This record gives sequence, C-alpha cells and structure tokens, in this order.
Amino acid sequence: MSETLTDEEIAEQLPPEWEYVDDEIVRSYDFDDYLAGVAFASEVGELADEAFHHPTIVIEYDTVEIRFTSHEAGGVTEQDLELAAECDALR
Ligand SMILES: C[C@H](O)[C@H](O)[C@H]1CNC2=NC(N)=NC(=O)C2=N1
Repeated sequence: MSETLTDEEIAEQLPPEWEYVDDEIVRSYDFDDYLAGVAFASEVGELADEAFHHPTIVIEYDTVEIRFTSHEAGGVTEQDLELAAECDALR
C-alpha cells in the first residue's frame, strides 16, 4: 500500500493551482462551455480508471472540481500527486 505523505512533502510536490484541504488535493478548472467540462470530466475518468485510483469529480455549469485522496491509505499519496499532474496535462 502507498504511504501517505507529510504536509511538508505535499506542499513541496503539489502542482501549482492545486490546494491541499482536509487530506485531499483539490483543483477547480474553468470552462466556457458546459459540455467541454463534461468531456474533461470524462477524460479524467478514463485516467482514473486506468490507474484504478478514483477522484471525486464535481461538474457545474462553468467549472469542474477534481478532488484526489487515497482512501485506503487514509491521506494523500504520490499516486494522487501523479494523477493531479496528469489531469493538468489534459488541458
Ligand atoms: C476497494 C477500493 O475502493 C479500491 O481498491 C480502489 C479504487 N479506487 C480508489 N481510489 C482512491 N482515490 N483511493 C483508493 O484507495 C481506491 N481504492
């Protein structure tokens, strides 16, 4: 099982635009078009299912919020940070 990272390790490695809140890393992406946000959420879902590591995804009319944490480990792990970077690379 992946080990959870310390607050300092997360702060050092967290990609820009992401926040660390209550044992999750969170980013909200803005979209001009609702269906572009839906398509982005679907692409994130593909990444997540391939990694078998699933975020919370909240789709609103002009934003998509992605929240990663490692449930089994009980906090943020390297895998969460890796997938966050992969989500950013989709844009
Ligand atoms: C049973 C457990 O949900 C599965 O082993 C996988 C599925 N996807 C997962 N996703 C996340 N974010 N954390 C997990 O611990 C996790 N575990």
